[in-house]
Amino acid sequence: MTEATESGAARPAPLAVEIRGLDVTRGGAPALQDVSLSIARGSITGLLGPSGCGKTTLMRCVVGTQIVESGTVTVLGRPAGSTPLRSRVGYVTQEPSVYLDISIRDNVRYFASLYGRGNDAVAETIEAVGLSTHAHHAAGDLSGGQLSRVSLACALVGRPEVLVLDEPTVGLDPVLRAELWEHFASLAASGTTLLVSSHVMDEADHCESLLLLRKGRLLAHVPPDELRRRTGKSNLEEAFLVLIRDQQVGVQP
Ligand SMILES: Nc1ncnc2c1ncn2[C@@H]1O[C@H](COP(=O)(O)OP(=O)(O)OP(=O)(O)O)[C@@H](O)[C@H]1O
Repeated sequence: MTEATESGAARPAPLAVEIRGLDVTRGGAPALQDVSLSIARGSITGLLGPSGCGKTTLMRCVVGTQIVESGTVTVLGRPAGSTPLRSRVGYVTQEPSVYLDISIRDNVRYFASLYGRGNDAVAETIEAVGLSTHAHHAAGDLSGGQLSRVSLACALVGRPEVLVLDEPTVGLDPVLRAELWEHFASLAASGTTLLVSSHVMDEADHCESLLLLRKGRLLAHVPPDELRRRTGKSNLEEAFLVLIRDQQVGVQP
């Protein structure tokens, strides 16, 4: 969707994601309840909360693969999951989805071809996920952490405008994690919007803002420093616990 400027020219909507009054039921129980939030373009937003709190469900709503009970989910000005968004929104699930019988390079090449990207993009992306020296290895011979990175590369190579990542750094060593976060920061600086879930708080400082979920409800949408200020805790894990205790109501940053 576009909005008209004073001169009448169209310009892109400034929000990457806008969610209003979202309710989702899974397995007969509420998985998300009355969630409303907005995410600016070119930002990194962390999605945090205990196991089962609804992080993956919220990401599925943004990607458009989740049946929604009520509410609206708008991505880049269009209803989540609509056809024009397919090449503009990338999603990396917790389960790596790659072809095990072909090489890393061929996996990434395949996805690059779907998005009209060339060999330069393939090589750059494999480099970005730290797998250049393994590029010719069959995906089936890789470790779990390496496989996750191939999956990530397959999503990155399409250069989506919105990138939704479900726990992308699980099982990675600290050096690789730091490198990946640097890469995410450079993607955000070039205008990509990232929504990244984690159930560990030590990665939250890489994010400009945090969505803190608990039992399907959004407890807060705040920058890390605001969370510290609000709770009086410098450690983000402790700050989240204070927030849970106080059950403060979510406020937009
Ligand atoms: N396939 C499913 N069928 C039924 N209920 C489901 C299904 N997947 C998730 N749920 C339920 O939906 C709720 C939210 O789950 P979700 O996977 O979104 O949590 P999460 O925060 O991503 O958890 P984790 O950190 O463990 O991945 C949970 O109560 C879960 O039991």
